[in-house]
Amino acid sequence: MIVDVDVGNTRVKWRVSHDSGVNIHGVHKTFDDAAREIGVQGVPTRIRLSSVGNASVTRGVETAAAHWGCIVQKAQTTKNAGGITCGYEQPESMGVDRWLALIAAWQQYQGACVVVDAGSAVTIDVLDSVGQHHGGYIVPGVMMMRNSLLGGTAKILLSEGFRREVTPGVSTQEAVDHGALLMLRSFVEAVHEELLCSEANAKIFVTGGDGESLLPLKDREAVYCKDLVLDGLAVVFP
Ligand SMILES: Nc1ncnc2c1ncn2[C@@H]1O[C@H](COP(=O)(O)OP(=O)(O)OP(=O)(O)O)[C@@H](O)[C@H]1O
Ligand SMILES: CC(C)(CO)[C@@H](O)C(=O)NCCC(=O)O
Ligand SMILES: [K+]
Repeated sequence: MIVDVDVGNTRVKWRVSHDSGVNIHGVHKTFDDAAREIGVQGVPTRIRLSSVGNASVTRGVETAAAHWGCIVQKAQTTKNAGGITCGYEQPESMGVDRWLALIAAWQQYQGACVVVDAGSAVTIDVLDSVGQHHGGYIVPGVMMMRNSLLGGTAKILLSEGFRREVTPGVSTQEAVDHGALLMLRSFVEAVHEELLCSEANAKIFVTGGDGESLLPLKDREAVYCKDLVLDGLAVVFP
């Protein structure tokens, strides 16, 4: 049994792959909660880890691994992997979740693409048709935009939950929620439009907790993949 773990800034996502081929998925607030649930599945032989969270989470993963007697394979962003080349001047400073999502997209489609990860932050990375990464963008995610408006104004009051619409808002709630979504959708469309100038077949891959909310996009298709980061782990640590 192999455990894949994606530690983000809000949540821990994991997948257990049993030798039988059965996969179990989970999402938890902390790795300790995840570990309890994973333990129910059995004892892992190895853990493949992507973490952009703080170091204490990685220590938690190592402690659990020691308890299970298994190894931890911690992914890192490098200059080259899985057929692609990182565009960062210092590859190790690019979030490994972005890198793994790119690797997984490239494994599916060896062609030009933009890869969107809509989590606490939203990232968009650009790959050309030979697998060269041209860099990317980091912007606040839906929740972060919402929370910054709540924190920085007196008269914006919001309740939980948001609707996936982009029409002009006729209440404060709608104005904020629809605005965040429209900004993100337009942003993805703009990055894709730019890539289309040089790469006519450029595709769009979308992943992350808010990924489905970004769809549909105007005048273009996008492929939603539930777990690009976890899929990338399986490519770099076969
Ligand atoms: N049950 C949930 N709990 C928290 N967030 C959720 C939930 N369901 C959907 N979301 C959405 O998922 C987003 C977080 O996405 P995700 O879990 O991919 O983030 P993350 O991996 O922690 O973020 P990052 O990788 O950017 O640090 C939130 O903005 C929220 O809108
Ligand atoms: C941008 C996030 C927060 C997205 O999860 C993560 O990839 C990260 O912490 N990256 C480090 C900074 C960078 O990628 O340039
Ligand atoms: K993420």
